[in-house]
Amino acid sequence: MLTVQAYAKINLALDVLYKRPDGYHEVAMIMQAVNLADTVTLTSQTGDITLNVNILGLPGDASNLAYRAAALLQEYAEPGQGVHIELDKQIPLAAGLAGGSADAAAVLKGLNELWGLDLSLDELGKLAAKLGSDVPFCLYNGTKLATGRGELLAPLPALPACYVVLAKPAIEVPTAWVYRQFKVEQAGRRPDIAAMSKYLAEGNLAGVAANVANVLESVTIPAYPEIARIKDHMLAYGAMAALMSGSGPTVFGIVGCRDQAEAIAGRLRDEGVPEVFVAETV
Ligand SMILES: C[C@](O)(CO)[C@H](O)COP(=O)(O)OP(=O)(O)OC[C@H]1O[C@@H](n2ccc(N)nc2=O)[C@H](O)[C@@H]1O
Ligand SMILES: Nc1ncnc2c1ncn2[C@@H]1O[C@H](COP(=O)(O)OP(=O)(O)OP(=O)(O)O)[C@@H](O)[C@H]1O
Repeated sequence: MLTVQAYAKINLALDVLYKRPDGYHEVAMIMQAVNLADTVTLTSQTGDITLNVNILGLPGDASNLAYRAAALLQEYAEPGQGVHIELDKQIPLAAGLAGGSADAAAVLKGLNELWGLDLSLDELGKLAAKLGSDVPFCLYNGTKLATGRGELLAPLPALPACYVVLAKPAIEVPTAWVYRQFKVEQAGRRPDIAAMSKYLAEGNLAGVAANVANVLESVTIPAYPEIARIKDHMLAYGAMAALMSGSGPTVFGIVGCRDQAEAIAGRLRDEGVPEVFVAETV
């Protein structure tokens, strides 16, 4: 039996450059792993892949990304090798936090070890990209520049120590819908990836905070103004920065100390935001 933590991500910067002939969008993103995590427990068994999830609304069948990751890796295993997967979900669904991608990456990493497959991280990265654009990042975690459709990763200096308040309103946003609606000419403020990389290299948290930007806000926020309200409140309560993560709807706030992060989280909960977490970077 093996237990793996599957960490959520936030996008400190998200720029969309153009739509590609294959239907995906070329992106440039700065991604950061945070310690809000699902717990994935893998138990080797003969034959089948079986999956049990601790919440309603997420099937344990072949539509689950964790199941699909195991099925992909089965092609490299001894015939008859199966696994039982227990998913303890803590990351909200369809939230912009890559919860499903994180589970898939955790299964790839864990089964590689449990089944003794000896695939390199690079080989796992190629399989990860088949499962989804965010899955390769979830294998590596840390702070990364992601390009291509999100699967090409380059290391960046770690985000200076800070706390991240995550607030998800009661909305689920399908990523494909957001990309479909996106128009470059309506993107609004675009992130300056070079400036943010420089601030990361300097360990300048204030510089990073001043430069967070996500062009997908131009689609999701007009459809769900609640996101703008949460951002405004996070800033009013003292966050150094507040931004929508990924395709939304979760808003993250960057905060220097734990007491202040807990205070901001408490006020958002009091206002009725249903899912609020305080996390640290991974
Ligand atoms: C919004 C982000 O989470 C930011 O990190 C990612 O860009 C999305 O990553 P993801 O959920 O792993 O996305 P995928 O599962 O690969 O794709 C879901 C859908 O989003 C759209 N999609 C995704 C990534 C990308 N670079 N361009 C796209 O147009 C495609 O329509 C695709 O069918
Ligand atoms: N293990 C899983 N955990 C969560 N969602 C899953 C999983 N497997 C499949 N899904 C499907 O994927 C959809 C979106 O999943 P996820 O929670 O990863 O979205 P997200 O947080 O918006 O991710 P991203 O930031 O990568 O777009 C869910 O609505 C669900 O139907």
